[in-house]
Amino acid sequence: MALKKTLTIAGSDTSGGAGMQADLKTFQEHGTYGMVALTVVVTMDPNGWTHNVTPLPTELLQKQIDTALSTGIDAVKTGMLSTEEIIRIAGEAIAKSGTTNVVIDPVMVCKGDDEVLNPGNTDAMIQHLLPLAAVTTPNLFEAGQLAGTGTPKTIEDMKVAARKINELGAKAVVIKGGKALATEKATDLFFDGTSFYLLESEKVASTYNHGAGCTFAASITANLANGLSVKEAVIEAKEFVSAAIAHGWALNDYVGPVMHGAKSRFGAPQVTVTEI
Ligand SMILES: Nc1ncnc2c1ncn2[C@@H]1O[C@H](COP(=O)(O)OP(=O)(O)O)[C@@H](O)[C@H]1O
Ligand SMILES: Cc1ncc(COP(=O)(O)O)c(C=O)c1O
Ligand SMILES: [Mg+2]
Repeated sequence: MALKKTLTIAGSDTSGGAGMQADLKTFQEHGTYGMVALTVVVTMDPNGWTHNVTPLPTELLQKQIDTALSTGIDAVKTGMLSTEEIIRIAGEAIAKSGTTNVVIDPVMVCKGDDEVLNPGNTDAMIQHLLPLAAVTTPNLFEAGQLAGTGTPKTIEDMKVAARKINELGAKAVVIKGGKALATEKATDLFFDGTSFYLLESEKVASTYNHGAGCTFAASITANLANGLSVKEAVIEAKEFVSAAIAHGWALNDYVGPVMHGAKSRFGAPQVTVTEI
């Protein structure tokens, strides 16, 4: 039986909760066949868990992309890209892939680490990636950087940022309010270019949400490959990640990854969708 083929162009989170590890686990849970073009390797200092990002040679990235694209892919996602050159190469790969099922997760920081990877990356993402996106999934900080508005603090701010990001070329935008937004629920704003929707689930009081953003974007990617509409793909992804966060766990003293397989094992929390 042939499976839908999903490719992630992303970094390796050696601790296994985020990055391409999250993407592959999530692709598998959605019944798609996952492939990886690896951009960087993230390692952690065992004493204190400070992140260290090591890019791979770009010729090696290009060879991986050529390998994956030669199979014909049904959807592609980007994650941590880390340099302007890698962002450009990812953009060229997506344009060449022939698929319009493109999810851009504009990763700029790792949770728990406040270093923005490289400020020039924002402009490179705007130039090379947003115009190709069927959906982009910034968190509040990333949305503020892309839109040039500063970090949104209210739903109204999020609407302004989402419209700007749509004008930059992304057909649909999900801004993840997550835990950071001062709302009772975990609230994301979805803009399809015409209408705005709030996606809400119970806010989980745990800090074990490492990899939530990657898992959310990878779910959307697999759902698009499986033929769902963008709106259906985003709603299922919200259910999938809500379950994963509800069952997050402590890997060690420093990090709590989400449980990528939670939805199929335990079911998903209720997600409400409201047009606003
Ligand atoms: N504590 C939480 N409880 C429930 N949902 C959450 C929580 N934290 C994040 N989410 C949800 O997880 C998804 C990923 O968001 P977030 O963790 O903010 O992204 P990122 O990891 O990119 O910063 C979003 O749908 C967000 O609303
Ligand atoms: C390789 C890699 N990609 C992406 C991320 C972003 O993870 P999140 O899903 O928590 O936003 C991280 C964070 O550690 C990472 O190491
Ligand atoms: Mg993220």
